[in-house]
Amino acid sequence: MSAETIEQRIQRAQSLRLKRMLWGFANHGCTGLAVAGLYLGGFLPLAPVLVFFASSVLISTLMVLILQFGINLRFRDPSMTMAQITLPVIPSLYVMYFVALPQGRILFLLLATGGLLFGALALNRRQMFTIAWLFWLGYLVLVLILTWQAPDRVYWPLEAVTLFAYASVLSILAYLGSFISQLRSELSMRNRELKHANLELVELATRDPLTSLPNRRTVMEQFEKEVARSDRQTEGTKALGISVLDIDHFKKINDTFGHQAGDEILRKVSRTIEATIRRGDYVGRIGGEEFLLIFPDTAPDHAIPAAERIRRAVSALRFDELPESYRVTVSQGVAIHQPGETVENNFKRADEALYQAKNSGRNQVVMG
Ligand SMILES: Nc1nc2c(ncn2[C@@H]2O[C@H](COP(=O)(O)OP(=O)(O)OP(=O)(O)O)[C@@H](O)[C@H]2O)c(=O)[nH]1
Repeated sequence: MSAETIEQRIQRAQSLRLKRMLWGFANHGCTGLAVAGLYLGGFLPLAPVLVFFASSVLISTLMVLILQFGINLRFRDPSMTMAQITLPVIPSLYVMYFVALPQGRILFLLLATGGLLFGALALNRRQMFTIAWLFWLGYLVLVLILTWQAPDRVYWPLEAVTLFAYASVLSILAYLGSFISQLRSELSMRNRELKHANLELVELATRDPLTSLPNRRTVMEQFEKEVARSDRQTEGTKALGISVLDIDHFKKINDTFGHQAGDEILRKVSRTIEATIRRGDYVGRIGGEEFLLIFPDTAPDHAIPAAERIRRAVSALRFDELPESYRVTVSQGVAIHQPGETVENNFKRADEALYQAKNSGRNQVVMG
């Protein structure tokens, strides 16, 4: 599975935000229907209804444009949750001022409260309660203004009970919403930890911990894949070459300079092989001081020079752990894959060539 690029991840997050925004608009659309209903019932004059719809469309368009142009990505909360919940309430509060019946206003309270639930997707407890209290204060201010300017439309005993009930409902919703929000963020944190742990497990299962090279199982799997690929390519002059590489007299190095020095040499030789092979070539550690190199799509007479390059690079290395004049050398057995040959046989030929290289004095490459 190919990893998602940052660009794709941003795109996915933006389309999710747009989807949520549309849900928010749908919620606001219900308020629009209620406003239309009140107008048709004769409880609202036309002018504020038009202002309500015009300002709602303006706010929605503005939000969509901010999202479409990616301006939201500069904000601390790119989902603009606070703005999305609070802004649509402004036209509602405005139109509520003109509703003739006090009961008509209660309808708006219900619909605005629905919007608060979107906070469960992103807001923390403090933010949820801030919005809840803003809603409540907004309604209180509206009733106070009405008391001052149109007292015939306010019946305070009913408003007092409404304000109390509204405060209770908002508090419960803010509490439950922030609880859900917290659960969501804990869940996404656990998911991130799980992903990280999975990556570590894959690393442990496929890499050799000392050299960080692919381990025996991984490099052998790669070898099998390359053999299958090479067998599929019946035409052409390129072939699959492998080299089994072994550090010479490694036991002596360990015994003379210590195991830690041996480990350091294994690491440095690994880095050198990695740096010397071509892009597309592959190396893994298959045993103590033994490595398998895979040269896919290589002209048969290029496999030996490729192995030789590595031999020379290792023999030129200097190690802090060893005396200045001490040279670490490697022997290699190279084999070119024959069409239809099994993986085992191909490997055996390379291994036998390595044996010959050791017997012929080491520090050399032998073709099997
Ligand atoms: N430091 C270190 N030594 C290792 C590790 N794995 C295997 N060895 C040692 O590598 C040595 C391999 O020794 P031999 O198989 O006799 O091979 P050699 O001494 O290199 O001799 P030739 O291959 O014939 O040149 C052993 O002493 C192992 O203990 C490792 O991870 N770290």
